[in-house]
Amino acid sequence: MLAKIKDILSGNYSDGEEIEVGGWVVKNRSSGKIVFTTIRDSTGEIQVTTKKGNVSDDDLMTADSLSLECSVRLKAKVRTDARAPGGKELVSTGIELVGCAQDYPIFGEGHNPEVLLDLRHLHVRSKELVAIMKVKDSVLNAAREWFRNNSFYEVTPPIIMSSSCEGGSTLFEIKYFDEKAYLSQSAQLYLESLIFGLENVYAITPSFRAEKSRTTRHLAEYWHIEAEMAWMGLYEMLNMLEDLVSYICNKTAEERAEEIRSLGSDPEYFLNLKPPFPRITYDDAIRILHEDGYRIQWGEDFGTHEERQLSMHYDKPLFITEYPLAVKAFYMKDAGNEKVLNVDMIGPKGFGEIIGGSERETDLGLLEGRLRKQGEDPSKYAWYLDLRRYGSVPHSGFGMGAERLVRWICGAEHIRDTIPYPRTISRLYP
Ligand SMILES: NC(=O)C[C@H]([NH3+])C(=O)NS(=O)(=O)OC[C@H]1O[C@@H](n2cnc3c(N)ncnc32)[C@H](O)[C@@H]1O
Ligand SMILES: [Mg+2]
Repeated sequence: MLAKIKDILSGNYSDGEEIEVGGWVVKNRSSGKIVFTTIRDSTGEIQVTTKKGNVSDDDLMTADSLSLECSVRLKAKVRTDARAPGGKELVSTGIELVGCAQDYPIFGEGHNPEVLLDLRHLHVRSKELVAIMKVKDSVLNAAREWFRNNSFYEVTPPIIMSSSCEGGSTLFEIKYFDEKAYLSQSAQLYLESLIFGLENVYAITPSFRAEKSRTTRHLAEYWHIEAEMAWMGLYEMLNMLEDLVSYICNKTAEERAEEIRSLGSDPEYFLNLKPPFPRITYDDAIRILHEDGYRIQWGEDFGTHEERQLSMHYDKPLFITEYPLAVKAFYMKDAGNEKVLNVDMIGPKGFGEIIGGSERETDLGLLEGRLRKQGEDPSKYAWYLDLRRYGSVPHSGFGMGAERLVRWICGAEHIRDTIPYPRTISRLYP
């Protein structure tokens, strides 16, 4: 059984104890009779010293020949040494080159981002992307934990759709046998159908948006944490969202403080994030933007700049509610005064929209009218409209972009670094 580097650094092995470790070479420096190698595994890095006399001449030659990203398996004795990174080093007693890595193409700093994206299949093993993926692992686990602790059922809605949920402009069309179909923009409409049996449901699925915009927060394929709750109104959902987001942030910061700090973000902030979050209406937001010198007209949706400006007024995620009906999706409940009962949750410091949600329109006539007004054919939504015909109940739901949340927690510049293989308008390979 291979010892993990984190366990060695944590003192789980006593000095002089011989262990076996597998890992990859981070750096190698040789002076002929002694070789200093830093290796990593998925849990950390440690220095290995290979000395003439401690190992066979062949093994000393092997150690001397190691280069970046060679995979090795070694026997070694643990040694406490305050000068070694992490306070421990391994004194090698035998070393095997498992996989060479001749001329590994990613070395040093300052690589062109597009080159790193072309080499994404190798770059995913980098310290930065590994740290972000560990944070994402904790985010997804914490989300599932919260849902399970709060009596939600995880469900598996379809990804192949016969109609849009978020408008036709961002649909990916696919050939489905002899028919036209689309990749899911959101599982919402199917989650709504599932609340009549399970009441509270959630799904974590890939959503697809044919976004033509090149921004730091849009992907063409992203992971979508969505939930739907029977009997719940919008403002009760805000209370629930505060609890969910705080839980995810607290648990992730607890588990991944080291990774979050290594990325330049502040784990303490996320460890201490607690409700309540600030809440303003769309009308309040327009007023704030006008006071800040923005000339946005009532009725316009908020873009990146407006969201950034609004978020600068708060140090917690900001709920903005009751947007104009005309700029929002057909399924959002009419609030009167040309507004809908929706919410966007905006991350602080310009991280933008992280959650979109609403109470759902349950009036059949209104819903059909909204579909028509948005150029949709209600007959393609006949199944969805049946949900309003048979035992309808007030209900609300939301969608949270997992990558948007991870980008905020990690302080990542570009959303593409929060997913192993980003898909955007200009990136399909590898
Ligand atoms: N169940 C629901 O009520 C969800 C609803 N049907 C929906 O899809 N809303 S949303 O379009 O605002 O998208 C929801 C979230 O999905 C994220 N999102 C939305 N679009 C993207 C893109 N292109 N890339 C990355 N993340 C994206 C972002 O965090 C949004 O707040
Ligand atoms: Mg949205």
